[in-house]
Amino acid sequence: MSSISPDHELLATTSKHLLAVKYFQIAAYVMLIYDHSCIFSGENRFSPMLWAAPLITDTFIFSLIMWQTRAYLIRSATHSPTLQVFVRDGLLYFIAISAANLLNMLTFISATFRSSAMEIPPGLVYLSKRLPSYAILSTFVYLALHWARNSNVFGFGLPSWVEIVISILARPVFLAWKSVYRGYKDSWTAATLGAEIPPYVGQSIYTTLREWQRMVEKGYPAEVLSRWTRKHGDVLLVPTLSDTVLVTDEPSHVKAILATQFDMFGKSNVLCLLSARRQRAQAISTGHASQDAMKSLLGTGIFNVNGEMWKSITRPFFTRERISDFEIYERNCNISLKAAERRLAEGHSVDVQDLFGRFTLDSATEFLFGQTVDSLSAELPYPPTYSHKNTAAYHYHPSNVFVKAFSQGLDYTETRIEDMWPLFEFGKDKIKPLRKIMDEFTKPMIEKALSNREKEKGGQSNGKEAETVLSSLVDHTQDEQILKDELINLLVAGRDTTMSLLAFSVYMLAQNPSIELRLRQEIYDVVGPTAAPDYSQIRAMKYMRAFLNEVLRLYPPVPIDSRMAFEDTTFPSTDPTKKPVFVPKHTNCVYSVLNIQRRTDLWGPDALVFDPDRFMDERLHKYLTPNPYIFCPFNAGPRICLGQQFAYHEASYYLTRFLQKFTEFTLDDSANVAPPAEWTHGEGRKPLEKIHPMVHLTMYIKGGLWIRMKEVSDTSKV
Ligand code: HEM
Repeated sequence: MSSISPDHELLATTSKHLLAVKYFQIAAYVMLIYDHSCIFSGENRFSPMLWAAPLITDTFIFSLIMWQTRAYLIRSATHSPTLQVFVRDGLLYFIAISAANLLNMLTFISATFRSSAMEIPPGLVYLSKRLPSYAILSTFVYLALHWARNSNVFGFGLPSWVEIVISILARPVFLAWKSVYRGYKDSWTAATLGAEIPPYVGQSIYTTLREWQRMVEKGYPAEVLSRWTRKHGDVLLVPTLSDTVLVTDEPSHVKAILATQFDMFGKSNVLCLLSARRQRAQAISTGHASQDAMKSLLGTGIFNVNGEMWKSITRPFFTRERISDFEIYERNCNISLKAAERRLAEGHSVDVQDLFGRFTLDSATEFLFGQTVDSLSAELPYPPTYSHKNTAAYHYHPSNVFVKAFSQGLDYTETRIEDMWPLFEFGKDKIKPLRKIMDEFTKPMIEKALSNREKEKGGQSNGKEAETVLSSLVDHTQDEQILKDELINLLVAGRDTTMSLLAFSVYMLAQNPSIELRLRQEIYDVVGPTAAPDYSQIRAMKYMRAFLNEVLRLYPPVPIDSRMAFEDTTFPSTDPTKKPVFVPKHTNCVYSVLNIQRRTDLWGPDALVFDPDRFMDERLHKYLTPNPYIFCPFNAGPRICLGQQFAYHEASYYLTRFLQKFTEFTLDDSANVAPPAEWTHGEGRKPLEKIHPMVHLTMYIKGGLWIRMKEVSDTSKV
């Protein structure tokens, strides 16, 4: 009979203790799940993975401990293992249990934050989502290696430290294998579809990220994309930290994305080009933008998600009758032109980009929400050298505070690298406070709309046609968060885009006085020198439309866009001797209308020259008519810009009134931000620029567009 060794006794006791600890822990889990299920109920959209993952992980570890303890007990009875081995392995268990409990703790802290309406630190959410997938795999691998050692499967045992290193590396190795496997799978699928995989950009991910970052900070809009396509052809693949992005400069691909294969593509994040995780595609496609880098700013508004719901609510407000009501423009035009007049009388130049932003903001809020935010009542800014003259009334006007917060939010969004941004903003999402400021701005509008609904309909939809987009929205939902998100998105759509169009229009006028004269001549001929234009007159001004199109061609307000492929698909090849281009499922496809609209092979050798006549003479029939997708400033297909006609009317109306009032536009070089010196030797339109065009969600002029101009004194002459 073999006597029980001290080791054996110790192991048996420890095993009992471990079991007791585990029962206690299981009980704690039951409470935790109950607790969380309360928190998750109601409005809460918390991921169940957050609590399920540590539970699963711990179950693994629990099994490991049980199994391992049993193995020790058996071995101790036969081979009497040393206490040293037990202590060493016990230490490993301790580490594993600590990791599991860390997850547990993260979960608990997250839930506590959630239940107390405090902001959950984004880094915590990120870790609680990512760590389980690391921990589960590592635990599994460790368990398998340990079992192999104890069962002597390979005839030799790996040292413990090797087992640990292999377990830690399990996830990165798995990801690398997955990427290789995906490459093979894509090649195979491409072959079965009779297609070929586009070339790769052929540079390190670090270089790609650095190039993109440099462009965002001080480069020319979309230049990185054109550099890549010039080097590798119209379509190429660009690996990023988390996935591979497809970049195309080919109109037939844009046509496929936006129209012919519309159902196969969905919204993706245009700004965060380099955060195109495949997994996120599903989340975005179902309308939940998840922990998307753009979500902090735009939420789940119409720009950020898929789904027809918001479109069906918004579309009825863009009928011909509604967008032909020019009363709103006339009122806001008068106020803005007077403000410019006063500032010019003081002897200063005017930042017309800012002025147009106020005009478009007030017009859009009146049109869309039935309430003006009166941003034109705030003072205009003084040029940078006279900024001390800007009063508190200027700095603290709610509309200025809103615009400043929004611009800063867009700047921050651009600096977010991949979907790892929560790690760099661990404790605090730096966009959230800005979004709060923006929400303060939209809050009174929402409250008013909700109270009107209560008053008029007693909280019920009375079947009467809603008068504004906002009243229609509150008929559909009273969820304040959704309403806030939609309002912010619509303000971006309504303000920034048309502001950009007007600002670049005046930038072009300042450099092309003959075009200014021709435009004014048309205005005088069709509308007269002082009258306000009506709908038919605006439609009759053909040169005005050609002028706006030419501005939209060279300076499209939305210069880069993207869509995510929901299925494996193909793009047609531009070379008939070549196979179609393979687009793997969940690939983010990025295209730049700015680059396409400046291509000399598509628009002729003078493509870089500003010349509105190209939309009126034989060049129109030669280039655009047979290939309409070479000009897509408003996108195309079922998700074409809803405000396209609204924007044409608004810009035509404003320019008519502006040119009736002012002339002799010159750039105030002392106030404008000059383009970088190296642009004089650059490519494309870089050497022609007198200002610095930049892009966040939309294109804008860095530092504003400071213009000197004179009032038209003799209206009998053009
Ligand atoms: C020059 C002015 C404008 C330009 C260049 C422009 C451009 C665009 C583009 C490119 C998109 C597609 C974005 C995407 O899906 O990725 C879009 C969408 C949209 N735009 Fe515009 N836009 C302009 C003015 C306006 C105005 C003034 C309004 C409203 C008053 C407006 C309302 C919308 C809406 C609601 C959508 C979303 C449509 C949808 O996703 O189904 N836009 N716009």
